[in-house]
Amino acid sequence: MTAAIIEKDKLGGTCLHRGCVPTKALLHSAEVADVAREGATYGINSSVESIDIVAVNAFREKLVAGKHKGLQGLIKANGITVFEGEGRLASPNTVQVGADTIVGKNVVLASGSYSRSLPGLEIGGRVITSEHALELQEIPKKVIVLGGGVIGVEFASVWRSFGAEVTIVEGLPHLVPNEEESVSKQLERAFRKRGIDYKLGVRFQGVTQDDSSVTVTLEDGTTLTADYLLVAVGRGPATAGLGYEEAGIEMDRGFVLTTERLATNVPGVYAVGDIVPGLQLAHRGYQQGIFVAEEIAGLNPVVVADVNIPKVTYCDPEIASVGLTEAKAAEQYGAENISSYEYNLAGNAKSSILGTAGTVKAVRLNDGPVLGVHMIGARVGELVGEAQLIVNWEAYPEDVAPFVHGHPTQNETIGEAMLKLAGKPLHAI
Ligand SMILES: NC(=O)c1ccc[n+]([C@@H]2O[C@H](COP(=O)([O-])OP(=O)(O)OC[C@H]3O[C@@H](n4cnc5c(N)ncnc54)[C@H](O)[C@@H]3O)[C@@H](O)[C@H]2O)c1
Repeated sequence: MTAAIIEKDKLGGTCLHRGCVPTKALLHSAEVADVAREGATYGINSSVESIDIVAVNAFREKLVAGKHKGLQGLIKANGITVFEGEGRLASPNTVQVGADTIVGKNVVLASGSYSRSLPGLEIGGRVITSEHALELQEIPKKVIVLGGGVIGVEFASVWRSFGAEVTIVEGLPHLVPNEEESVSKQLERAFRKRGIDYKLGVRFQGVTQDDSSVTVTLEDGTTLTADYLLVAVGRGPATAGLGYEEAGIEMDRGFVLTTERLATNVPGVYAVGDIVPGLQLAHRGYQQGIFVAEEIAGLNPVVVADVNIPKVTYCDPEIASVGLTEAKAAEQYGAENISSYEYNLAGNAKSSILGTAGTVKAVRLNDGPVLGVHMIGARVGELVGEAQLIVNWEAYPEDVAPFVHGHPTQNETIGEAMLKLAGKPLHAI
């Protein structure tokens, strides 16, 4: 097929330029600071003299620039035409970009998302979003993070590693409230230990700011003062003013409604990524892109449900999960029909070497497949690959239990959970 991309900013979008990639670079700088600080534990005489935020930013920018160059090269080498400018859907099969009118047999809407705020909470000055937070030329001494979701805990983690005093305000009773409850509780304990403060179950009421500080009032009457307020209360679909409604596309609060096969109600028009209700994750967007390309090519691809898409939150300690939480599994199948096992990383040699606490919890349907895996601890994001194969292949613990895991690796913890759920506990009672 012949393909064209219309892009008003830079190829790679939020993930490459303002999201996943630069924030993970920042988190890696934070990890290096922590490793230097904890050197003595491993017999290394090291300490953190200072954090050079200019150099931290330079590392991140260079990394992003390299990936951007690679991506541009791939697009070119694969014969994809790029139109620079803001596209507008002029009719179901026509996109207008400045003076260019591009006609396609199919159009795929992939306009992404933006950091949203709350009514009455204006972004500007010392009230910032994740995009501004990435670009800060200083390390705040004190910062308030509004929202204890993914972005909130990742930035809280970075700033704490860089020496800031951090307070997270989360309206729901737990940090990362969409994760397994035991994972949220462990994160709260770990953050408390790291000196990250948080206020749970309390909502934001108002904010004032001057040249040097910002003061936040919460609904319980608490006031907090800091150098910056990071607003991390979710992302909204970037669909306004792009002609979607005018072209007759069915929308709901700015999101584009699609079938399970990502088709909109307008024939030939598909939507992928953050503008489609559900998980707002880059890798979900990639998978949806592949799906739609195959669908248009008539290859009848298999739908991947959101629940089977892995999630990784790169705070310290890291969180990774795929599939149903125990509560969701009980709701869906009845509590009496499911079993779970939580293996403590304290029993794993590699976890002890890495100096991490945490758990790997697996949930199964009795006499049935593994429904979910939920992990917290250093580098558990690297374990979610195996977990997602188990869940997506609907493997039974009995199928996985005989497979051998390299030793000593943290992967063994997944093996331990499978052995236990298969009724053959190894390093467990
Ligand atoms: N590592 C990753 O995969 C990654 C990293 C960054 C962002 N993202 C994605 O980007 C999207 C946006 O991230 P996010 O962290 O902004 O959203 P989120 O939905 O993960 O978290 C927002 C949090 O703000 C809380 N909140 C909302 N209104 C509030 C109020 N008035 N007072 C107090 N708390 C309030 C919510 O309860 C929620 O916990 C998410 O879908 C996330 O998955 C993913």
